[in-house]
Amino acid sequence: MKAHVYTSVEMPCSIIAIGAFDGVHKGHQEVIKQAVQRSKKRKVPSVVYTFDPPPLVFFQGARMLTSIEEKLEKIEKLGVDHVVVARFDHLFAKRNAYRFIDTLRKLNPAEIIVGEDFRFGKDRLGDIALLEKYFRIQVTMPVCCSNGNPISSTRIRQLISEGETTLSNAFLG
Ligand SMILES: Cc1cc2nc3c(=O)[nH]c(=O)nc-3n(C[C@H](O)[C@H](O)[C@H](O)COP(=O)(O)O)c2cc1C
Ligand SMILES: Nc1ncnc2c1ncn2[C@@H]1O[C@H](COP(=O)(O)OP(=O)(O)OP(=O)(O)O)[C@@H](O)[C@H]1O
Repeated sequence: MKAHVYTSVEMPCSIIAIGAFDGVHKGHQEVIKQAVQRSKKRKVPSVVYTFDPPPLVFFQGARMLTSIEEKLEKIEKLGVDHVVVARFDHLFAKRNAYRFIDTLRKLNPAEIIVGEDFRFGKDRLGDIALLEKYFRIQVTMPVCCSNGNPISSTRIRQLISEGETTLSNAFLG
C-alpha cells in the first residue's frame, strides 16, 4: 500500500522515525523497520519524518544518493503509513531544537525511533537527551559493515566516488 506523503501534518497518535535518510541504506532501513514494527505492535500509524534536500546536501553540497522520488519509493517498500517531507531551507534550518520539538508534538508520538548520533535544530544543538525530556525515545543500534564502522550515507558517497559500486550497492541494500 502507498504511504501518505505530506510537507507537514497533525495526528492524534504516531510512531515516528526521523532522519535525512539519503539513500535509505541498511542502517536507515533498520531505524524505519523498527518504527514499523512498533507501530504494528501498538496499533498506531507509523510516520517517517524526513527532509528534502538532506541537510548535508543543503549545507555542504554533498552528492545526493537518492532523489526524493526514489527515497519515498524505498521508504514505502518498508511498509510505512505516512511520510512527512519537510522542505529543508534557510528558514527551516534556523528553527531551534525547541521549535522542532513543538513540530513533533503535533504528531503526538507514542514513540520516536532514531539512531544514536541523531541531532536536530539550529546548529545541531538538539540531541537525544533533550528529546527524551519530551518523548519516549527508542535508539536503534548502529548497523555496521564488516570492518566494524557504521554504514553511513557519507561512506557510501565516498565509495561511489572511488568507483566501489559493488560495496556501495550492498550498503544501499
Ligand atoms: C529544525 C532543524 C534545524 C536544523 N538546523 C541545522 C543547522 O543549523 N546546522 C546543521 O548542520 N544541521 C541542521 N539541521 C540538520 C540536523 O543536523 C540533522 O541533519 C537532521 O536533524 C537529520 O538528522 P540525521 O542527519 O541524523 O538524519 C537541522 C535540523 C532540524 C530538524
Ligand atoms: N548505520 C546506522 N545504523 C543505525 N542507525 C543509523 C545508521 N546510520 C544512520 N542511522 C540513523 O538513521 C537516521 C538518519 O540518519 P542520517 O540520514 O543522518 O544517516 P547517515 O548515514 O549518518 O548520513 P550522513 O553520513 O549523510 O550524515 C538517524 O536517526 C541516524 O542516527
